[in-house]
Amino acid sequence: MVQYPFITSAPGKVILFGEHSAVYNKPAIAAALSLRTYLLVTKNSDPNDDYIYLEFPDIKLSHKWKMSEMPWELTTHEQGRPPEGEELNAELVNGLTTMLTTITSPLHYSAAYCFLYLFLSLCNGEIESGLTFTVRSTLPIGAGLGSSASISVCLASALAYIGGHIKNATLDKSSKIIKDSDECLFVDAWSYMGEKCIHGNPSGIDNAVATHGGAVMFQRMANSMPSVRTSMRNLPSINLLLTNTKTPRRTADLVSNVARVVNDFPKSTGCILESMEAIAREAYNLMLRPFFDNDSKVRLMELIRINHGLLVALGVSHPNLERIKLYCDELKIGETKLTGAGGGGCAITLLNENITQDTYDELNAKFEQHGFQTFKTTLGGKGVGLLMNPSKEFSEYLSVESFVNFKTTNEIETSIGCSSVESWKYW
Ligand SMILES: Nc1ncnc2c1ncn2[C@@H]1O[C@H](COP(=O)(O)OP(=O)(O)OP(=O)(O)O)[C@@H](O)[C@H]1O
Ligand SMILES: C[C@@](O)(CCO)CC(=O)[O-]
Ligand SMILES: [Mg+2]
Repeated sequence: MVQYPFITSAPGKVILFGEHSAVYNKPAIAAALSLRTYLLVTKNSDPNDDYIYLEFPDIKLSHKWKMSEMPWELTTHEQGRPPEGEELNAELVNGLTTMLTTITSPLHYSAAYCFLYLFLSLCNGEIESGLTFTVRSTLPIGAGLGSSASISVCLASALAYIGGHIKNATLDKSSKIIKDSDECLFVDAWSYMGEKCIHGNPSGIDNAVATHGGAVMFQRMANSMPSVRTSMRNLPSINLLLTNTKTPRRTADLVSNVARVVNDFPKSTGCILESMEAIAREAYNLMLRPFFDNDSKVRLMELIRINHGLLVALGVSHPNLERIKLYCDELKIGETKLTGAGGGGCAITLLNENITQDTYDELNAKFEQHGFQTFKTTLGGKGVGLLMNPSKEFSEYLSVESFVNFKTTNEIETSIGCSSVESWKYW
């Protein structure tokens, strides 16, 4: 019996090498961020309430559907893990269109579609109605830091839990071990389906990192073979500056633009994708060297520069991303590349040693002129987690109202006690 309320949480990610080429079955390297998404699931006390509710205030979406009007007949409800590479269930996709007709903004549509697809796939008509799903995130949305994957993982884990497909999470932070649990593999596979709803043709790297946490080398395989995910432990402590252009874009659009270029220029772009593969492999070897010395760092910086150039060639940069790169180059701050799908969103800069405070101030002044925002975050955080029965101190904040009304991202985390290690459990 599921006890309400509960919260699931999953991290964003930063791709260090291999975005876009990952979609073409090339290896890529990514790490979980300390910025996270939180999904609160509450149940209202009215037993006759026939609705389920979505409250996604970060994107200003508030919606409800009647449970009794959902196309339950389109799902089998003996759903295990979907086989690798499986496409979305075409009948369900079609059946959901009528439930989404009143949602016209693409931002809202993809989030609601992801929710409904996972809800109907993982729960059945017998589950309690009157549930509200409220999402808040400390991640910038549509900025290349995996916000879509983190909501997909939050939804897949919560719905798999409600649907009885995964059991209660039990491991605490220190005992979360290296081996993948069945629960995590289940959540990884279904959040991939959620990512498909949001952006069509994901490689699976973002949801893999959001589920398992840490840092990985990831490669999707051809012909529906399972993707390969190698955990990278003992990452060298590299000093990254993360800058958000705040230029909005959708991963779905960028991935489909690259698909067009790859289709129109197969030979020329084939070489670009192969170079990206070589870069990811060389970076992997450098980062896992037992002694990551200055020479290794210099080589890694060059790989960052080359990788960015190749992404520019695929057409996924943006004048604002180039501005960040230009300022960092002029001030000799370090090497910069876009991260995630590009077209706006964020850039990462691997910083040189010994940069003076004056130089940082100068850089920040330039960034401010354009409204760019820099982030301090750590790499390699925890994957998907569950918070139930929080201590009294925090439980008063587990209501839809307080979740919706949190003003700052800091307020979200301090109010629900997410830094209180004992409260969170991991699968
Ligand atoms: N906090 C949130 N609340 C509701 N929906 C969200 C939230 N965060 C992300 N989304 C959904 O994810 C979509 C953004 O996903 P998109 O893949 O375009 O960007 P991203 O995941 O932030 O960047 P990238 O894929 O490059 O890492 C939004 O349009 C919305 O549908
Ligand atoms: C652009 C892309 O490579 C990364 C988006 O974070 C798409 C994907 O791998 O799913
Ligand atoms: Mg995304």
